[in-house]
Amino acid sequence: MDKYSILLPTYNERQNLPIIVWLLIKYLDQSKINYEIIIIDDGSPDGTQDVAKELIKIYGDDKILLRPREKKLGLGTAYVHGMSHASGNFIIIMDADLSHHPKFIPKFIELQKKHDYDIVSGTRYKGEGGVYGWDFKRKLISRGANFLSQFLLRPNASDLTGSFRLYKKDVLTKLIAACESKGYVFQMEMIVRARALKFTIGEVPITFVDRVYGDSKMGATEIIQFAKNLLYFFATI
Ligand SMILES: Nc1nc2c(ncn2[C@@H]2O[C@H](COP(=O)(O)OP(=O)(O)O[C@H]3O[C@H](CO)[C@@H](O)[C@H](O)[C@@H]3O)[C@@H](O)[C@H]2O)c(=O)[nH]1
Ligand SMILES: [Mg+2]
Repeated sequence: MDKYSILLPTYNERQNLPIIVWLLIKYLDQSKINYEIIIIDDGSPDGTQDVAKELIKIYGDDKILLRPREKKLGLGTAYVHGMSHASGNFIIIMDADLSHHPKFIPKFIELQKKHDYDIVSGTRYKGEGGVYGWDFKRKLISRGANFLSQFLLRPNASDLTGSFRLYKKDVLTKLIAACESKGYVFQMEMIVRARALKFTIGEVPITFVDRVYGDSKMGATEIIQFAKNLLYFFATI
């Protein structure tokens, strides 16, 4: 039977964690999906790990696993760390701040099964997909980053910087081995490497809703890193 390991990277998400976990359980149980939720917390000072421990007490350690690290080491490496503890043959990656709604997961799974895709990527930039709650500046950064990457790299996916995705585990293992970046730019590199390695990608339009609680961890450093990597991939892949 297929098993889906859901990786939830967290940094200061104490308010969002109980809600996202509750929603995941609700939608996945409803669809009779076999899953585990892996929380990868990077030593959040707000007590996210204490909340995770409470959730494990409530829902059980067969459903929720906490695989923490001592300090903030970046989003890309958090996925790698989480995956090393995953027992599923499929991996689902999503944000923990309620920007990614678990209701889309059954659609990802259905599409993957129908075409045996290696990857299913949520997209904000196709069909019914969209972004809600971002200010103009943030929309411009995301659109700009996507437009530039589409233009330079010609990937076979419409949302290069999004991070709501499903992977076959062996595919993700190969992609991780091929990827070099550590921060947010990891999302883009995965899709670029996927094309080079000839993995197939399906897309599900998603609505991305900006967080209500807490702050985004994306800063100028991440944006500069993205631009540098974009040019690097353009020149080398
Ligand atoms: N463990 C860990 N988790 C992290 C780290 N940095 C961020 N996270 C977690 O990663 C998720 C996304 O972080 P946000 O700070 O909420 O990102 P965002 O600004 O909303 O960015 C979103 O859009 C980007 C552009 O489309 C995406 O690249 C990004 O993945 C995310 O979907 C959240 O669950 C957050 O707690 C880190 O260093 N370590
Ligand atoms: Mg967010």
